[in-house]
Amino acid sequence: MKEQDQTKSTNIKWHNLTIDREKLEKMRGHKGMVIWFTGLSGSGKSTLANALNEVLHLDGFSTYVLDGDNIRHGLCKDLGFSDEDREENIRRIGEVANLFMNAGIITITAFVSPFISDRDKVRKIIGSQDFIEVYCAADITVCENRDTKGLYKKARLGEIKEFTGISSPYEAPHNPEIVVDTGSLDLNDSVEKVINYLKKENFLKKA
Ligand SMILES: Nc1ncnc2c1ncn2[C@@H]1O[C@H](COP(=O)(O)OS(=O)(=O)O)[C@@H](OP(=O)(O)O)[C@H]1O
Ligand SMILES: Nc1ncnc2c1ncn2[C@@H]1O[C@H](COP(=O)(O)OP(=O)(O)O)[C@@H](O)[C@H]1O
Repeated sequence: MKEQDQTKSTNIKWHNLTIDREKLEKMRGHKGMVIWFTGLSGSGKSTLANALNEVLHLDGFSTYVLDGDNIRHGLCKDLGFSDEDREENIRRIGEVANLFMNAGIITITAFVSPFISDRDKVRKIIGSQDFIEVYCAADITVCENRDTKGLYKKARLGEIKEFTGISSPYEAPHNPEIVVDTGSLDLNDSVEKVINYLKKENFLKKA
């Protein structure tokens, strides 16, 4: 299936655009990048992504959030939660995030993205220098106690199959750029931790 897909692109030629990433970043006054949140369902990815987005937006940065539940309503509505479908989901998001970054946008993503190999593939697409992996490190007990959408309860009852952390694996990152202990830190401190990293590493330098 994969090989066939690759063969389909053989007669396609890349077009270089005159309004390129460099020009778009100059217009926006800052670098494009991808801030990739990963973690269990309920670990705080969406909440933190949204709060970070607000702070950066109010500070004049061009930002956009790609969020798991939303993307699965459209671009990835044909995909389920088997390992293969999750791999394809993350591959598509990685490509979309790359396009947003090339438009000079600070692209914030919030996907469970449970597999190290899939996240590493996205890191390759984006380029390690522009890819900031943020591990929302709330453990399963905290997430299950929160159960914000009632999904853990359903998963325990066997009503949802292949649920991350219960009946499908989650592989925590070995060496993420940022670990946020979203199980014990409050939201403001979590946002601050991410912002401090971005500032320290010069990602938020305005041109
Ligand atoms: N089986 C199973 N496992 C995990 N999550 C499930 C499942 N079924 C539905 N949901 C809901 O879908 C959201 C996860 O979608 P993602 O696209 O982020 O998943 S993945 O990255 O492809 O693994 C996830 O969103 P978050 O709770 O925000 O993480 C859930 O609300
Ligand atoms: N430090 C924190 N960062 C993010 N969310 C937090 C934090 N502390 C508590 N929460 C709460 O945890 C829940 C996380 O839900 P959500 O953001 O939907 O997680 P996810 O997107 O990973 O499924 C929210 O109810 C949020 O208010």
